[in-house]
Amino acid sequence: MADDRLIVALDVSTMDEVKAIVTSLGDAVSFYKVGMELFYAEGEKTIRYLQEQDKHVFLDLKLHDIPNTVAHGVSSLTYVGANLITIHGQGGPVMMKAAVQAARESAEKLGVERPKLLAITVLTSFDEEAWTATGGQLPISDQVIRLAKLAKECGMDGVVCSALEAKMIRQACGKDFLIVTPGIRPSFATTDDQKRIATPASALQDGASRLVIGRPITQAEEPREAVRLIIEEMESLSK
Ligand SMILES: O=c1ccn([C@@H]2O[C@H](COP(=O)(O)O)[C@@H](O)[C@H]2O)c(=O)[nH]1
Repeated sequence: MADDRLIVALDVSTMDEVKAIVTSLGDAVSFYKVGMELFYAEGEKTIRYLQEQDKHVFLDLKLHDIPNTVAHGVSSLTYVGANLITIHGQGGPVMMKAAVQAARESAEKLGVERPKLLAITVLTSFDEEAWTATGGQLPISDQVIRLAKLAKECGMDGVVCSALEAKMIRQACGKDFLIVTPGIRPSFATTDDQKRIATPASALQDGASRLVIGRPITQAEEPREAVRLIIEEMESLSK
């Protein structure tokens, strides 16, 4: 029933809300994203709860600091047991390599599976105008591909980017590189702060490995029906 290429973003702040969403989506969803709103409010117990429900966990805290601090942060998060963790690619090669080494060493020490590390490239809420306003010198797509190649060289498992950049990253970084794409907007969704958006079908067609979708599901009148429509669109491609 579930398609584990779909990750539902739990952008809520209480365990009660988490339980209501996870219960209502039931076996239709097997992968959830915990971000800063939920993790800062409820901490580790969110991950434990999802694991008890046999769900995979994408812990999207977007670490961005000096290499030593990020490496220690990654070690602590390895203990928490998420399947995917994000750090900012803008943190640079020394920071990304330190994160990869920290994840490997802590997982070995704990005897657990190493979490996969994803580099955030350029947030999907950026368009060219906002990007230039922050001092971005290259067009967004050039910056994204540059960070994706750098992330790969540093031993990162993949990137988070817009689906609009998925095709060129798949070509440049190969079939095993994880491409996780938020900013997915099915045809029934309304517009919001996401700028570089794509539909579920086009994201997969262009090579995305997993799609992160929050509000179009969690704020839908009927979240389970929204998931059904999204999975139908995703799976129509393989038929
Ligand atoms: O570039 C990025 C990186 C992360 N996100 C996260 O994905 C979800 C998207 O939720 P929607 O409600 O579907 O917009 C959200 O948790 C973001 O923190 C992103 O959107 N873009």
